[in-house]
Amino acid sequence: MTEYCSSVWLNRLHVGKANVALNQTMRKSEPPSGLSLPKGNLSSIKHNTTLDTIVGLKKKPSTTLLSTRLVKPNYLALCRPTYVYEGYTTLLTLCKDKMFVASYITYFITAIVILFSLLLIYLKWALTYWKRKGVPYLSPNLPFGNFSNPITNKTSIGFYYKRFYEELKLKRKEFGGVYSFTAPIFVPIHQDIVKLILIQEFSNFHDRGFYYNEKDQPVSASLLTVAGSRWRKLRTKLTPTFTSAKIKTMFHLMVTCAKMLEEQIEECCRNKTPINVGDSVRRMTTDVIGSSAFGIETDSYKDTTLYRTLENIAIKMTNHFKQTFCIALPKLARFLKIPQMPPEELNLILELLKETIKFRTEKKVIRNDFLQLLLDMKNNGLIDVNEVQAQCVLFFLAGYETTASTLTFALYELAYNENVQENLRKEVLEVIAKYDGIVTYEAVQEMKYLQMVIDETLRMYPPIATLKRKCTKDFRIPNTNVVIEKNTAIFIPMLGFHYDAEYFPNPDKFMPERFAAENLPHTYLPFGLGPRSCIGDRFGKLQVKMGLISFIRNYKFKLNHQVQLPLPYFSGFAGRPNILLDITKLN
Ligand code: HEM
Repeated sequence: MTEYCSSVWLNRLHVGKANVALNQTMRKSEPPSGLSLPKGNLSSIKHNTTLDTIVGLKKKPSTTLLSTRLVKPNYLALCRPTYVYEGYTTLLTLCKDKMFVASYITYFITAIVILFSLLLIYLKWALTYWKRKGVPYLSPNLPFGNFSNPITNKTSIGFYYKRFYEELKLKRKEFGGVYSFTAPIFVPIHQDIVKLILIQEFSNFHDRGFYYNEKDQPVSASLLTVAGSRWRKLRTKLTPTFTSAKIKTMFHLMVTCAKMLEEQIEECCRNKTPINVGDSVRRMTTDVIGSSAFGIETDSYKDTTLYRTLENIAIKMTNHFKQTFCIALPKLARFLKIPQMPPEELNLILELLKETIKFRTEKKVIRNDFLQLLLDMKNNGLIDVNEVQAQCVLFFLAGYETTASTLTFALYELAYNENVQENLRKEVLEVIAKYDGIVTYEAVQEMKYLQMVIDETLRMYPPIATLKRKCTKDFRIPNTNVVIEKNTAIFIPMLGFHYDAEYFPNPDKFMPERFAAENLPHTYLPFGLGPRSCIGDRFGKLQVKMGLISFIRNYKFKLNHQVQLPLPYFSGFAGRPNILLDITKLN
């Protein structure tokens, strides 16, 4: 009994009203042997007297919290009358609750400390992956690995990999390892290893490891994102829609869109206002996509509905943190139902497509565009209506920002390098003159310098500045003991290669002449390489050419004084510098 009652907690219990009841009880009942009651009138016991004092128990010095719980039955034995029981029960319950909470807080804090320490040990161990594999690596930091905080640091991914490339190349490495958080990423530095991954050993690296969420957003499972045999089948089905012959049949759509751009340039010229290049060319790109992939004729310089929708999707998809999170933890992202594209805007596009498809089917309308090629495939049982929609959305996803960005940076370089602008204009006017002043498909193919200007723009400003692959089968790098393990992410540092003076002397200078040779080097990767390279490269380049011709054939342009130099360049969706051009009409 003494032992049970001697808890520190119990000792601090204040009797309060209950001491009166105890007073009566004690008189009626004999204390159990070994207990001595305090002498004198028990009613004289003051309020706030501790329980120990009342019952005259001795405190035992070493007590535990747990012992307090056992107090209740013993006291019950002592204080049989119910009113005493109730009084003490309240006190004891109070005591128990406090103790319960306190003990839990202690357990909780201890558990957190232990878990945190274990997590830290695990994370540090995870960051030794490349060391354990014998792969040269760049030292990472917790928690972001070799990257900075994606919320506060907006450095584009292409620039990170350019830096990794330069650091590893300086150490004379052919490949190296970095980390995104704790996920290891393999970075090839030597062009032979790039070729191995993208071409020769493609079967081990056919996946990109892009995030998509098919369950909640079926159209996100597209040619860009799916892998394996599913990708192979889709690619085989879609390849015929991107041949030169098919693109030629869509050329007239581009001519119409280029005319609308020219009207916009003319208006700026008339009003003597600078033209906002990024905005203008994105409107043109919207019209091309609307016309060829969604099957509708739009003029985004007058009606901005489609333009705003596509812009909203593009901007929302640039969320740096979301991208990093979804790529690093795709399973969790899917579990959290994070969509690949903003659902509201996507639904607008899907509704638009449904209406167009319904209209064409019901009215038996046939139009020379990409949508028609897909509808023909659907009518031949090759794809279903959902796949038709998915490919139209893909056209926008892969072709909108890439084309607009290329056109924007090409115009910037032409404005900055007046001699290049002059050379290009000379070629364009000469070739058009040969074709009776008409910009035909054949005329555009003849413009070699135009092609070189685009090649050089894509070297310096590739819209997609890293190529991504995921290893799908363990692969040993020839002549080494290094095995790239299944599921390892691979990032090919395109920008690193494009700015390497070994491959492109004087890399910071815009020199279209460097692409005069017919064959492009393997270190030039703006459209990727191998079976998974860009399927829409011809279409994209043709569109950029048409945009440039619209500017160059009738107008001279230079950078407006408001343009801040050096130009901030971020690759990918973030590559949106504010470029204003002053336009003058040619005589
Ligand atoms: C100048 C414009 C363009 C550039 C620079 C560009 C660049 C790229 C790059 C770098 C890739 C990844 C290649 C790889 O991983 O090896 C890619 C893939 C792709 N691009 Fe383009 N692209 C452009 C325009 C277009 C257009 C207009 C379309 C129209 C549909 C398009 C459709 C695609 C598709 C579907 C893929 C995925 C191919 C696959 O995984 O099989 N691209 N593009």
